[in-house]
Amino acid sequence: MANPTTSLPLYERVARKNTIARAIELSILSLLLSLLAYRILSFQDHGFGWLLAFLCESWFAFIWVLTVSSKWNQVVYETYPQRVLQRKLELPPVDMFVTTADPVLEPPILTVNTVLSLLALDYPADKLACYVSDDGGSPLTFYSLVEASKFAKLRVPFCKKYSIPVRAPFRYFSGDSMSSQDTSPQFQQDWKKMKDEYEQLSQKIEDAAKGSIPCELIGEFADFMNIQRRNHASIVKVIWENKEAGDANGVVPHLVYISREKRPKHPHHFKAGAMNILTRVSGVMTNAPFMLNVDCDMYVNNPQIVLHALCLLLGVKSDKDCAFVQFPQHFYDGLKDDPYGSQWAVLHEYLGRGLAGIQGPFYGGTGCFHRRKVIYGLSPYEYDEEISGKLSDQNLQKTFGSSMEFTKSGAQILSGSKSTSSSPHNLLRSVEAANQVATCVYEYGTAWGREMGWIYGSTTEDILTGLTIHGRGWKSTSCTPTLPGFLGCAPSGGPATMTQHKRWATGLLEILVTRRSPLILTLVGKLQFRQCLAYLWILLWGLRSVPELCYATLPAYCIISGSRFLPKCYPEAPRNTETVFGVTQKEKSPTNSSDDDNANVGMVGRITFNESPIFISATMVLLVHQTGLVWNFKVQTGGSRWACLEYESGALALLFVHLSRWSSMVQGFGDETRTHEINVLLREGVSGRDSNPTGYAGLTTELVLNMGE
Ligand SMILES: O=c1ccn([C@@H]2O[C@H](COP(=O)(O)OP(=O)(O)O[C@H]3O[C@H](CO)[C@@H](O)[C@H](O)[C@H]3O)[C@@H](O)[C@H]2O)c(=O)[nH]1
Ligand SMILES: [Mn+2]
Repeated sequence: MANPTTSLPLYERVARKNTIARAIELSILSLLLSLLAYRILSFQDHGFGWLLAFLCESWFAFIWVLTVSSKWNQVVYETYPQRVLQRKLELPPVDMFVTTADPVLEPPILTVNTVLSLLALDYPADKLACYVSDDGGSPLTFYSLVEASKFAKLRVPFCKKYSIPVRAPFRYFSGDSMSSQDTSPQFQQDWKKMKDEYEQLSQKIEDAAKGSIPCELIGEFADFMNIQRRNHASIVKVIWENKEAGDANGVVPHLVYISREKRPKHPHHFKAGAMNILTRVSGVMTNAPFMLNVDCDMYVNNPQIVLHALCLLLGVKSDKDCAFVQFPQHFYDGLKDDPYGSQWAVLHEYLGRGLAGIQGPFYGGTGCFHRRKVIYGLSPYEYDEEISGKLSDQNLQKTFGSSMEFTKSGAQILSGSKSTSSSPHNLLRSVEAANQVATCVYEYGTAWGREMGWIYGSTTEDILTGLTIHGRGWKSTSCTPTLPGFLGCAPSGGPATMTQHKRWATGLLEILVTRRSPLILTLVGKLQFRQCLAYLWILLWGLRSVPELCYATLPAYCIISGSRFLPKCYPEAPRNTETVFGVTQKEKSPTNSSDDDNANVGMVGRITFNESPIFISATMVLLVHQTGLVWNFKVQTGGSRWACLEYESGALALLFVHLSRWSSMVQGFGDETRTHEINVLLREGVSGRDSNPTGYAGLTTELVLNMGE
């Protein structure tokens, strides 16, 4: 009789009820459409402002259609990791990749923590191998990893023995980790030792960064002598090779360092290039059928992630339903209220689940498990004969490149056969082959970056690679365990956010105009129509700024030109209060006492910015608005609109504050290294009806700006 626990499903696909959300979304859509219809019907009475408003609103309606379609079917996957273990199947090996590019912008201690969290996963250590790609070619990064591997031999057994919940030491020791766990004297002693050891490790890395350690570029470091970051031969170092089979507590997975060859005349394709080298080097060394990749700043937060991912990768009826498993990107230490929107909370909550209900989530570049055969360009509809056609030596060399070791490992993956060489592997023996596949000429004349691996041609290689996979007809799944799988670090200032957004905006646009545009892949490939709409939603993200900027300038334009772009909803000058929205008297009027004042002042947020031209457009809109307000003020003070005056004089004061601040800022224009800060305080007060003859504005809002450097 079958064991009932082994026949339980590894995951469940749960559709979420969203009837109310759908009703609201459709009502918004119908309001947008009726606004457009109204504009068309009343065109002849209006001028340019009306036309511009119509164009912008048509765009907004189009984007809304994309949004509604993308969110329509909400799905989540529940995964049951314990059932994978109950099935007692032979667990598959997993290769884990970490990319780092710059030892200054990405301090090695971060990379070290990410690597340590990977080495200590709840998964048989002899099935794991960790590969770090260093595009900085930095001896400091290499040194840090060598030291980290020594520390890992203490850390990994400690984590497994006590089932430590947080496996990245910097997070573990920053919290109240001792008291929340075991209270036994043995644990406390081990904990203290571990903390000491971690502090020593951090200290060593810090000293090395200052150049004060004996890191003389001899022995293992000799390869780093006289190298230039953008001009050096490939360096592949097996930092730690695990020779033990099984998952005894002391076993630590392999750790390999790779700095690919870089030459000034050869394009290196940024992260996509690095990922392809990681794929090949791991191919000649351990050749696992599944690959996990993370950015250097994304540590593992849930030690069971591999089991969670396997629930989907092994649990689906057919491989084509799950080309990759994407964990959503969550971040640690985010700013309060997320002023730059870099936590993507809404995106995960709605769009992520919606995508899961179509062809699957986008590939997000980090926190993702791929099937190696999908990365090798296989399509889900290929028959065995077609695959065996691909396996001829000639074809393999044309696509995989000239390394014999690598084409052999590639053929193994394509044909789905198990590795013939019994583990443990001999990594050192593969170093030569690894160096060969890490050169910059290796890819010439092959399918890398086009049909295979991470796809070149966009700085958002993640979306492009995922799109190519979906375009072949594969589906993907998202994995959202209650304890988030990974936590990363999001930019915490305006300038860094802008750099990131600029890269995304251009990268996404690049995809739209290539031959891999979603429209083309829907017509000639196997991209589903609604998945195509979802891709358009994200690829058009940067372009949205144009209509949004236009729309934001419209009110000021209309004031200055004496026209209007919104239907009138109140009489020209209020003659009686009947048709006016009467604001209800608030409970309590502010008094002059300072206590009460404080009660009404709330910190709205802190915004940081610098003199980069990227901030000009928004600043311009602000200034145009204020000019418009002053204009209006001038025109209207002739009349008797006292209620408006109250508001406008506030705005005028604001304008002066701004002008003086901006002008002092502009003096240092071009100096992008200075970061300024605005503290926006919102002070709300209530103006009594007596002083407000029109009943026009019951609420005065005042912005207090504080700027400093
Ligand atoms: O030439 C390069 C450039 C970058 N990287 C690595 O790529 C990763 C992402 O770079 P980062 O500067 O942190 O970019 P983010 O905007 O934070 O990354 C998001 O956006 C990228 C696409 O633009 C995706 O690749 C990432 O996975 C996704 O987290 C980091 O590990 C880098 O070390 C390289 O390895 N080589
Ligand atoms: Mn990042």
